[in-house]
Amino acid sequence: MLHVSMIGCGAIGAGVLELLKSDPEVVFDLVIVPENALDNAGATVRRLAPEAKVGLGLNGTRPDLLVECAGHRAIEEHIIPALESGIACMVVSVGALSEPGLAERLEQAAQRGGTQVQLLSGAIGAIDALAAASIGGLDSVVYTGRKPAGAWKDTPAERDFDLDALTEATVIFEGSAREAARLYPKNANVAATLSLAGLGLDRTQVRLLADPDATENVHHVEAHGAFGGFELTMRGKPLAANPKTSALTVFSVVRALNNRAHALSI
Ligand SMILES: NC(=O)C1=CN([C@@H]2O[C@H](COP(=O)(O)OP(=O)(O)OC[C@H]3O[C@@H](n4cnc5c(N)ncnc54)[C@H](OP(=O)(O)O)[C@@H]3O)[C@@H](O)[C@H]2O)C=CC1
Ligand SMILES: O=C([O-])CC(=O)C(=O)O
Repeated sequence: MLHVSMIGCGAIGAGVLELLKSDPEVVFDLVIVPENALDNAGATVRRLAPEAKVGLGLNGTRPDLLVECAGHRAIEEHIIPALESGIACMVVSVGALSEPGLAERLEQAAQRGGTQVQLLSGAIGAIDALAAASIGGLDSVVYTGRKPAGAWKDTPAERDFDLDALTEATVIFEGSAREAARLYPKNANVAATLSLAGLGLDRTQVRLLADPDATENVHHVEAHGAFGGFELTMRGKPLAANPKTSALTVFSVVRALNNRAHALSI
């Protein structure tokens, strides 16, 4: 039985609790949220994981695993201290590692704690193939992310474009994965994940599009190197609770937890 604490109880967190509510091998003891979210999270947790507590931090408790489903700030706030104290962690807000030095600090914290932090694949596939390909050497990795125009609300794209008036797919960002993840912390985690598995945050090329006709979050990757090449297109269904986030992200967290908790892992 795996005792898990989870950070965040929004679209992903609630989706994870829902899918694992009948799994006796994965037990949620604590859900961590900011003070303003305590009431909402309390209602969700009472419904989906009635044995779990809701709180502002680990407060000295030691789960087998701490899983982050919250946002970039949670890495600094909760994951680094947990790793330092020897608690294994999983991270879905991989774009946080676009901040210079944070990837190294995470690694050092895990080393000091004698534990490991796992970056989850989230809304994208083929991370295994890309990470293996990078061993042989990669020449180029190009990522194009296309989301419905509404998914870019409350982002810098809203300042530069009239999202409601777009009549065709429009490039709202072109540059490095590091810059994409920094500017679009809720929309470009995939760009960071592909970079960390592949060519790095500064050499992975990214294009982001707002598409008024799109109903899916479409992720396209083209990679070339010593291994040969691959092209991947994922058509992710957005979550009703947060149209910026694809449903596969929830399934990826559940898969990772299942792999830790169950005897057979795939
Ligand atoms: N790797 C990937 O492919 C993907 C990664 N993501 C990442 O996952 C994150 C969560 O996504 P989603 O569930 O859709 O977002 P939501 O906004 O629906 O939920 C986020 C939840 O986390 C809480 N939260 C925010 N900051 C903190 C913090 N510092 N400590 C504790 N809790 C916190 C929020 O509380 P409050 O309501 O008070 O803000 C809310 O409960 C995204 O921000 C993104 O970084 C998302 C999609 C894909
Ligand atoms: O969920 C998605 O489709 C991808 C996403 O938001 C991200 O990369 O941050």
